[in-house]
Amino acid sequence: MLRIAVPNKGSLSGPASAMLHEAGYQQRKESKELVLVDPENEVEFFYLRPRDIAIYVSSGKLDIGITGRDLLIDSGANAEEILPLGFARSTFRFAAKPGTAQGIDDLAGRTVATSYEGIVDKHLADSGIDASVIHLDGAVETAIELGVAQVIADVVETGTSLRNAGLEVFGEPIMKSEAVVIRRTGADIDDPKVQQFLRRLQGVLVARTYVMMDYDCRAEHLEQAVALTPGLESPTISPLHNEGWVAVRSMVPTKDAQRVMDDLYAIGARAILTTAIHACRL
Ligand SMILES: Nc1ncnc2c1ncn2[C@@H]1O[C@H](COP(=O)(O)OP(=O)(O)OP(=O)(O)O)[C@@H](O)[C@H]1O
Ligand SMILES: O=P(O)(O)OC[C@H]1O[C@H](OP(=O)(O)OP(=O)(O)O)[C@H](O)[C@@H]1O
Ligand SMILES: [Mg+2]
Repeated sequence: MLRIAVPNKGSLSGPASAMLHEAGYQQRKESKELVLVDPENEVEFFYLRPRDIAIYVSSGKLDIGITGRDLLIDSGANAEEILPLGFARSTFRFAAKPGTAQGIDDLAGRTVATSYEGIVDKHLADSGIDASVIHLDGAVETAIELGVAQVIADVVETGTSLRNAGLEVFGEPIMKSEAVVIRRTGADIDDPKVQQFLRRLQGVLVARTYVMMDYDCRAEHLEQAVALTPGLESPTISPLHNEGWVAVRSMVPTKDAQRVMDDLYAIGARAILTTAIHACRL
């Protein structure tokens, strides 16, 4: 059985379980369940704190985990990213009261509050800055108001939490993060069970990113049309009963679909349809 760590709480938990469910795996029915065996797919899911997942995977007791890139790096664990998953996207930034800091050099001699000491310590060391770092478990935005630190380093998505606390970001982003699949560094990625798991998740990613587009066009416009819808490998072209017309089928990035439909219409294509892809193996 493949043993997989899944976040049990927080921003990563819901989307991770939703993706696994979309990939055909059973998922727990209630948030108190800590382990779930999916015998049909020969997988065992362990619902763990997001912060602990890299540690478990690096120990080799679990084969694979889903966590945040920032949490992986912060942990310093002997684990590595093998597939980015496109959700729980965030940046990791310094923030302070407006006008109190412009760049990393302003941190010298100051105190930085964070839940991600590993990332901050390394970033300060790499930048040659001597600052104190204080660890807080969460809600670090409040640390400045309460005088525990002059600067915070935290996850920023919409920026709402910072605005609400009267803070603003400064300096370059320390890192960009998203949910990722991890394994122990150097672990066997050729294991067929691991490969099958990754293919399933890749299938979900593709299904989320592309739509299937079908349309009819005159044979003389085919090259122009195909240039607009090159697909992943090559579009499927079928003859129509009407002489001089062909039907085209191709995958198109969802974000481009409306523009591509307009452009196809403009060159004379008709009966342009898009349909959702529910699953795929490329
Ligand atoms: N508002 C957000 N939007 C997107 N991703 C986020 C957001 N907050 C956190 N994340 C991402 O989720 C992961 C951390 O999740 P979360 O903050 O829920 O866990 P935690 O802080 O370790 O746990 P907890 O806060 O429950 O103690 C990180 O990868 C982080 O980048
Ligand atoms: O830019 P925003 O969209 O406001 O998102 C960022 C906030 O989300 C996370 O907090 P979380 O909800 O995990 O609480 P925590 O601080 O207790 O970890 C993070 O620590 C920020 O506070
Ligand atoms: Mg949090």
